[in-house]
Amino acid sequence: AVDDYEKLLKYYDVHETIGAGGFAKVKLATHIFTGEKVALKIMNKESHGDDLPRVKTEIDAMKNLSHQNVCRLYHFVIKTPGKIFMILEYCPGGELFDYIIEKDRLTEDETRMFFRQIVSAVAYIHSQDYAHRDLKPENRFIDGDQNLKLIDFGVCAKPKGGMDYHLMICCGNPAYAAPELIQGKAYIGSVADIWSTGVLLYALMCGYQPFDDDNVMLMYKKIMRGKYDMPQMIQVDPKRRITVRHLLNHPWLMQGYSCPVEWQSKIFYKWSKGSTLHLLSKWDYDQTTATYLLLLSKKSHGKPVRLMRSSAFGEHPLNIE
Ligand SMILES: Cn1cc(Br)cc1C(=O)Nc1[nH]nc2c1CN(C(=O)N[C@H](CN1CCCC1)c1ccccc1)C21CC1
Repeated sequence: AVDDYEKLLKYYDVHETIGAGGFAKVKLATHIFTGEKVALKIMNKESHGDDLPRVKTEIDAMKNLSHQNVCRLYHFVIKTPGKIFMILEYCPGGELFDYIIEKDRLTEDETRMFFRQIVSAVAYIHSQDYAHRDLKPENRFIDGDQNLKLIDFGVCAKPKGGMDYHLMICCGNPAYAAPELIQGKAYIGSVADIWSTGVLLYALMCGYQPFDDDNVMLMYKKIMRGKYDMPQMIQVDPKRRITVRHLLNHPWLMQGYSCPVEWQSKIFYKWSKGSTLHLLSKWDYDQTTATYLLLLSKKSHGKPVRLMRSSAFGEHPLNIE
């Protein structure tokens, strides 16, 4: 494990821990060649044990997803016996949850600005045949330009039979889980994602969750009761629940905006999206991929596209054509 960590340190300067979860932690790091800040997610394989498929799910999903509101994977190393390292996009704005708590509640306009980005990310991952299945405020981070980034694809599903395929595994946070999911019924991942997104909107607007109770069974009763004036998103009957397509141009989301929610990826718009995205999933997400994607990110933020040749006397930008 040490030698791979050593190898990683050749490319990244690792700084303080910015997040600690069950079997993983996230550290702030700097990509030496580009000088860009990144998030280093370190997962312990031993304690992960049966959860290894979850890591594989997360890495496979993130290799195929490239969108302005989805956290970017730059590089991953699985080879080490004990640890798995993922280099991900750094979001300096922190968790959306913390942002809401600190502001107590958001204005309707601010909620709409964030919610359009949330719907954009959900519409995009569904268009790629992925269902996230654990949508909640803790999984949204704010980047340097007030853009929301969706993270944690560890329990997402890309059903072989396509998006209409019924799933069975019950996962995610109960407070955001759709009725059909907590009833243990066969459910459609994307439809359940819409429910969670509706609960998220409620939390954004009201500053608290619609179905909260320390006693989970009471919370389930509230979820099943379905007595609230919320429109079509937290609709108990999955067949009558609004689809993400109809959300894109919903009147409330259009208020103050002239256009429906743009959900296509803007990351590689200049090239033919198909070939690039196809290419992306073929890359081996090593140091070369990380350097390329981080230079692309620098360019898209209008920063000079330079490699830092770090030498004994500090960093000297290498101008590359
Ligand atoms: C906390 N914080 C404060 C500021 Br300012 C920036 C951050 C921050 O963590 N930014 C950040 N940038 N990129 C990332 C993060 C956090 N982050 C994460 O992946 N964070 C998740 C947060 N999960 C949500 C529910 C349970 C844990 C995480 C997963 C495992 C262990 C620790 C943290 C990534 C890598 C994608």
